[in-house]
Amino acid sequence: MPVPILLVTGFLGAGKTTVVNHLLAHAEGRRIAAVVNDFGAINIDAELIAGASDGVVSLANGCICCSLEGDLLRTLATLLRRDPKPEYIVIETSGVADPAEIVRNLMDPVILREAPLETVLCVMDTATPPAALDDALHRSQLRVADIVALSKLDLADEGAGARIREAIRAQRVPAVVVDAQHGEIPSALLFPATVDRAPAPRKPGPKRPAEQRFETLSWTSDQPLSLARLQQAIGRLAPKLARAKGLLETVEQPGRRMVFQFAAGRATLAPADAALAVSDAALAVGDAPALPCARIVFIVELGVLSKAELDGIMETCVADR
Ligand SMILES: Nc1nc2c(ncn2[C@@H]2O[C@H](COP(=O)(O)OP(=O)(O)OP(=O)(O)O)[C@@H](O)[C@H]2O)c(=O)[nH]1
Repeated sequence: MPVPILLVTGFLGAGKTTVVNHLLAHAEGRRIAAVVNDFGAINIDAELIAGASDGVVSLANGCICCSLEGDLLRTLATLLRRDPKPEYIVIETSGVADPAEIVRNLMDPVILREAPLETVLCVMDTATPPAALDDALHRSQLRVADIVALSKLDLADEGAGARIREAIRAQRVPAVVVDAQHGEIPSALLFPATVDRAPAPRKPGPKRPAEQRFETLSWTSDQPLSLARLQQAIGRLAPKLARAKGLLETVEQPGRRMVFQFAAGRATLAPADAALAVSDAALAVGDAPALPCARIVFIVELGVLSKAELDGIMETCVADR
């Protein structure tokens, strides 16, 4: 029986992990395996998907559309040899990935026969300015999509939904556009009810050289951070950041793990939920090294921020320095 693949694409911070988490939390008995690709050395996304029903495979420190394509195919082959086999596979790409390259890799004849690419979902922040869709990466992510899910409607102004739908229509992509409040998309849209036929192979579009446009910088601390100083530091860094995310403890609430997110100019800090606490406990057993108090990944356009500048600003958040 072929195992259908759902490929989740979308720009940095659009809401892909939120969609994948929602899907896994509402799996309703389906065995879903998730493959998560984070571009940085620390794979925060895999940790944020702690509640996966059939395990999460993390591919970090590279991009599955260029340097890790072999790893993706090997990972899929391993998943397909699992007993019991997953019934569905979700692949979450990093926000900098060109999905056309991943679609091309998934057209590998063996993978296509055993795990055909069924659906490509592009998650898009409703507040994305229409002009941003002219960007090559946005265009490529839209062009391969069967479904575009508009995220963060609750944060967008009143006309934003209509504006972005019009801009997507202007790109003349055949995708269905749906709203996805906090990652909620009916799973019937994403996975077929029966898996008795393989979808047709896809044409991934013209091959273009992978554009090196973003880099990730990681910062860790073995001390908790001062919340007020973190706010100041992020305020200083914000103009240079495309995306940041991480896990940290604050001096104000010692021992409480928080998830830090920065996307589309907006920073949030929320308590890490119970699922994360479980994954931490699992990580803490055996020979695993103790995790630092703060682990944050910053994604920036190439050359706009040096590691030394980042370290200098972030070190000010450590209370006793
Ligand atoms: N208010 C609100 N926030 C959302 C919604 N969807 C996602 N977010 C928030 O947006 C931020 C980024 O969401 P993620 O799901 O991590 O985005 P992503 O596309 O996986 O990010 P990358 O993998 O880094 O590209 C997080 O703080 C989410 O909680 C939504 O519908 N409403």
